[in-house]
Amino acid sequence: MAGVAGRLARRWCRSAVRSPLQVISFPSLQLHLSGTAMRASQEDFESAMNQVKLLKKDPGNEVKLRLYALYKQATEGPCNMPKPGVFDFINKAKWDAWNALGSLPKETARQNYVDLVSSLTSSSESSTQVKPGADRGQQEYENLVVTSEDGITKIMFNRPTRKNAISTQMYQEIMLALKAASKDDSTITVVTGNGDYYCSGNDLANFTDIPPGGVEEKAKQSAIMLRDFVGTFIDFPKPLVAVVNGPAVGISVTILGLFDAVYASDRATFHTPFSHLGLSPEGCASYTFPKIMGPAKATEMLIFGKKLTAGEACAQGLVTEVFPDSTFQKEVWTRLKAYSKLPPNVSILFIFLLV
Ligand SMILES: CCC/C=C/C(=O)SCCNC(=O)CCNC(=O)[C@H](O)C(C)(C)COP(=O)([O-])OP(=O)([O-])OC[C@H]1O[C@@H](n2cnc3c(N)ncnc32)[C@H](O)[C@@H]1OP(=O)([O-])[O-]
Repeated sequence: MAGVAGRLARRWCRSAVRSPLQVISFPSLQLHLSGTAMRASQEDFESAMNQVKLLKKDPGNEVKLRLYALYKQATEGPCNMPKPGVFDFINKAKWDAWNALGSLPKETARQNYVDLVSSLTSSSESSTQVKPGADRGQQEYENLVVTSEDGITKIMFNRPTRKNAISTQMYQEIMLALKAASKDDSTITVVTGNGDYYCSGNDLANFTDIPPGGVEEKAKQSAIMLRDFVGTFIDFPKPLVAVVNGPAVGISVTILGLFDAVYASDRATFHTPFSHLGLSPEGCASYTFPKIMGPAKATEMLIFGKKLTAGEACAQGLVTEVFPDSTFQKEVWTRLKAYSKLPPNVSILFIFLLV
């Protein structure tokens, strides 16, 4: 992981390594320890803050953010900070967590903080009995809607409030959905997005969600996940079609080079801001894009981050056809339904004829 995101992640991680809980025990936490006297549960609150520092096991960033938010709410009341920008990953995550508490009263926040710490202490005491992570329901996805009809399996990204950004869990779900689609009765598999975006690429929170093993462990895990994710597209055995209903960013664009057809609304744009983020292009794009559009155009997109309109992407061969947004869904699905009726095993016939 390099560049801005990498540096931020490294910073976040370094502090976490020094003291696993430093990330949430921001300086303000220590400063407030001896702050204004609070009533009845102030002692419990302070004791809980001390227990947090003594926890042996890192409770993970989600819990740390919750602790941070409850601490801020308990000591300062509702979120009173200006919202950080989208690329200020760490402060944005902290702001989101605090702001999500709305007008929760200070006393309740204090109590919730104490309860949360108490649950962490008891769970760390019985930490040898970790539940096996087998509670994922079959064919149930939190971030996708998967349907199958008329010979078409549709995999729809379903995080519209995040512009369908791909979280770590969503990467896993997409792989599972593709593997299931590869074996079902459908002829064609379609990937599309719910809402106004097709997909805003890698969820920026993935960059800051550092596991206990630190940034090196994170890099290792990400590389394995990315290899498996891209491999699932490379090995997909049926015609794979992208129905790009709106703007596409990052990995959702690069991976298009591995699709068999790409239909786009005229509202769609195609943006790979890797250099801006200090990342390198993934999804085989450094191989597929020069083949699709020639090296010069690929350079403009992948290295200089030029955002293409749907028309430009079509002219450069990345997109098969562009449709007016008002008729996009109707036209594309009519066409796909017709294609799905083609004999799926036609290639076998060709092989016989050629032999
Ligand atoms: C390892 C694999 C390597 C992969 C590399 C890549 O894919 S590189 C490419 C990586 N991707 C990028 O660099 C894209 C970063 N995102 C953007 O540049 C802009 O959000 C936008 C242009 C997509 C939409 O602008 P807009 O003004 O129309 O809308 P808005 O900004 O108000 O967004 C609405 C809400 O969605 C949220 N959200 C959106 N995207 C993401 C995301 N990826 N993640 C998380 N959250 C995201 C956003 O924070 C906001 O939440 P809030 O505040 O309501 O809680």
